[in-house]
Amino acid sequence: MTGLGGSRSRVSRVVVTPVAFADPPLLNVVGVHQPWALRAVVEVHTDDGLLGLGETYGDETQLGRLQAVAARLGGHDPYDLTGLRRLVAQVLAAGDGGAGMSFGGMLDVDSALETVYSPFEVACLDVQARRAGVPVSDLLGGRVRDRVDFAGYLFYKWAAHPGHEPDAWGEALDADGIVAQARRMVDGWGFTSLKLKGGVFAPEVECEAVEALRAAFPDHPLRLDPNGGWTPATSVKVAERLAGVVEYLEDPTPGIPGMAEVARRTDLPLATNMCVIAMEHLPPAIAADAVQVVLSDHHLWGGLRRSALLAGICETFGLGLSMHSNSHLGISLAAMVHLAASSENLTYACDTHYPWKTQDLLVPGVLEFRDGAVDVPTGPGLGVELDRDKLAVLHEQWVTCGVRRREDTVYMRSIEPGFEVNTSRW
Ligand SMILES: O=C([O-])C(=O)C[C@H](O)[C@@H](O)C(=O)[O-]
Ligand SMILES: [Mg+2]
Repeated sequence: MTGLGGSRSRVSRVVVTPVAFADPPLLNVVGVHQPWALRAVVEVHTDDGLLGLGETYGDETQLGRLQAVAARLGGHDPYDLTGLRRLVAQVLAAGDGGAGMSFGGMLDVDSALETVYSPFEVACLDVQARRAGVPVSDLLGGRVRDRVDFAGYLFYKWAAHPGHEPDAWGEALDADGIVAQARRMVDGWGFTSLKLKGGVFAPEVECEAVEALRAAFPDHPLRLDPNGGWTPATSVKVAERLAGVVEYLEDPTPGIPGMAEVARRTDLPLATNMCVIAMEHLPPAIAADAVQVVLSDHHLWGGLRRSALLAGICETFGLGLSMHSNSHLGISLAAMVHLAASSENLTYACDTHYPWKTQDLLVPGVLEFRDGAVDVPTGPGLGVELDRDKLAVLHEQWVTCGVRRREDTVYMRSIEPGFEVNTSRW
């Protein structure tokens, strides 16, 4: 590719750095978050002195695949994203085959292609945008909003990981605890929407917590997400109870057929980041009218451009669009903000785990939450810079923490040996 000044830009060096950051004991349908969340930071350097950043899951299988791709990227044209995707497919095929994997039992992908391609695509888009002196959102078609709304993401949680000091959030194991947590989220970050992670207690108990939230925050749109914790029949009962209280129910029951059965029996929109997480899931889900809102996620859907494609498909088929989040750091947040800024039909506030972390690896000053929203960076690229000292701290934590993959169920069973995964339990 001929760039500014007629020179060709080439990838000169790629660095993949595994990092770990402290994560509170957040409860979910498969168990509890471990004390450390893992991420991988991808740096794509070019021979004309640019640096592009990407961030993704840091489980060891994913890490090995990222490193295998990184080793082959030297000399690649950062504008050649088609070639990049082909290269990732080749590396995966020549390595361990690139079969799917489970991220902590919460998310299962059928193929590694999209998850491995994604951080390299984001880093190359960061390079392209820096070279052009424009924000990444311009490469995605231009921003349609200057600020991106996020939802406060509430979790049932313990006061502390066993053997650790209590975190600043305290315990939340009932409706009062959830309302207090929501108050802290709203006061601290200004969120104007709230999402409760369910699938931890019986549905009636979680409905009471949602109703307590409604009483405490009469104007906040609310959502409940039990990650497939209920049967279709229970999901219908919850939908009847929470009609007019929540804006949607997220993955009440597992699988497209189960979601379709629920959707036939309620007018409440059903959202998903579990049964539609790849392009090939869209035709059967749309044919069965199984979901009304898709949660996009550039880490899972193959980067920012394929997520923009997903937004177009949602628009075409009249589906709502929201955004999913796992535990993440600031590079991911920046990418999410640029994507959200350029997605015209993003009809709901995006999810984010960001308030749950106490450490990051960016030079501060951008991506600050005000009134529950983040200003879209207007500087070149993603608009964020790595703080090398902070990166070194998070990498050292990865070296010493001993966690190498997300295992919510294994960790939970080390504390409560009889724990059973709650999927379809109620
Ligand atoms: O369904 C969702 O929204 C998620 O998968 C978000 C996160 O995985 C969340 O449930 C978690 O980390 O426990
Ligand atoms: Mg969900």
